Amino acid sequence: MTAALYLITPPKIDAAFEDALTEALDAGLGTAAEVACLQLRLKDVADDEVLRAGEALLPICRARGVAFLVNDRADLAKRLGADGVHLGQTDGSVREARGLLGPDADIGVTCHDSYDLAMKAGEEGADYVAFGAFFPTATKETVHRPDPDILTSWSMMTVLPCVAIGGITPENCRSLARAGADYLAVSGAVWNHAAGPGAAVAAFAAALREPSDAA
Ligand SMILES: Cc1ncc(COP(=O)(O)OP(=O)(O)O)c(N)n1
Ligand SMILES: Cc1nc(C(=O)O)sc1CCOP(=O)(O)O
Ligand SMILES: [Mg+2]
Repeated sequence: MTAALYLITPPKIDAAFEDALTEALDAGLGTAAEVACLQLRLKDVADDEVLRAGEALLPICRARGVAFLVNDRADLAKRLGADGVHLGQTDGSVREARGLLGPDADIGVTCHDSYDLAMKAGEEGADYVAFGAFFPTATKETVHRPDPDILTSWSMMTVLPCVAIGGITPENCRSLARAGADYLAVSGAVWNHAAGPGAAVAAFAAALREPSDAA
């Protein structure tokens, strides 16, 4: 059972977020909750705001070997020199994004609770598929509620990595990692944690640690 964290930025970002991000990424280093990726997800804001945030956050990720992806917009990912883009079902095609970002870009696709959408994304050349929302979340209105079994059947049938998303916390993450999630995409449980983002990532690490990892 191994699953890395895929952090998603909070809906609003201010200057203090740079320290919060640094704290979260550093807390994961060398633990069972290594942060593999950050997705810049700012909805309903001007492009300039996304670009400014990206310019501030990308170097923090780069310095730690953490992939930096932009939500929704392959064109902004390109302008930022990001590592990739996450596309929803109405955010454009993998083919277009690939054409813009090149063969090495990480392109992920939202597949809700649908194995068929995931197969289609894989055939189109996605680098990962995302299933969710597994649990209730205050971050976004969701309508799909997959069963964790979809992670198991997906990982048994394909080698394409799968991401689990939606209301994931240190308390509920183990079931998804056990079911086969390669990445756990998390926003609220890290940025809204009462003891701060570093403590949140440490709590994920404790939850994901195998009993045999204990010294
Ligand atoms: C890793 C990951 N999975 C799913 C989503 C949701 O994408 P989408 O359906 O396009 O919804 P918005 O996030 O754009 O509101 C995601 N962003 N990241
Ligand atoms: C952005 C997003 N997409 C989802 C989906 O189901 O496609 S759930 C979600 C919110 C993720 O944030 P949190 O960890 O706070 O629940
Ligand atoms: Mg989207």
